[in-house]
Amino acid sequence: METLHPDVEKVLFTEEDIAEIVKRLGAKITEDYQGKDLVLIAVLRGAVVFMGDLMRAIDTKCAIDFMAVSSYGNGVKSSGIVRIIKDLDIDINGRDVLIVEDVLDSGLTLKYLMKNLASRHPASLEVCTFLWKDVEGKQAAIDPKYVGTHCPDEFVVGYGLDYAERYRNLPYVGVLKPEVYA
Ligand SMILES: O=P(O)(O)OC[C@H]1O[C@H](OP(=O)(O)OP(=O)(O)O)[C@H](O)[C@@H]1O
Ligand SMILES: Nc1nc2[nH]cnc2c(=O)[nH]1
Ligand SMILES: [Mg+2]
Repeated sequence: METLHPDVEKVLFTEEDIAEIVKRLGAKITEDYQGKDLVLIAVLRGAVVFMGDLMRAIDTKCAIDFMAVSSYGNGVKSSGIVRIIKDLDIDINGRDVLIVEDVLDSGLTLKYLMKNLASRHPASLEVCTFLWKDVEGKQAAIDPKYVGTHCPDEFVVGYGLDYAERYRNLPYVGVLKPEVYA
């Protein structure tokens, strides 16, 4: 058992759960992208931990790049406005792009990114999200090709996910105690 951070109420996915999920996703992506021109694009900052693990679980030729967008600021609710803070450095025209995300929640971030990246004419464009809060009626229509695990509709932290820029370094995914938000 990991020692639990004092602000964490419960752990939803342990380090062991995460390792198993990443291994499975990496193997499937390796199989699907044989002979392709794979570019992994992680969405900073939340996806950075998942990206680090996932890329090492992929055993086929791939490039990596990063985009930084933000819509949550320091809160637990999306502002509804997605801002690009850092754009790609590489050209994705004609390449097989896989967006790597930590969590698909309202879907606003990915809806914006899919449209933005599609306009650059990749050969293919898919999504790999570690967590999917697939709550009925809540989400913009996004159909992620690779999903680590379904996630309850709670605000989660750890494994890259923050609350007010904290807790990204927790090695597990958990829910904070209510008094932390007070
Ligand atoms: O599906 P959505 O409702 O759009 O939410 C998902 C996005 O929200 C978080 O990012 P955030 O904007 O908080 O920035 P961060 O990655 O820097 O934490 C998370 O990392 C996803 O990118
Ligand atoms: N940290 C964090 N960021 C999010 N962005 C969208 N949903 C979430 C969530 O549950 N946790
Ligand atoms: Mg993010």
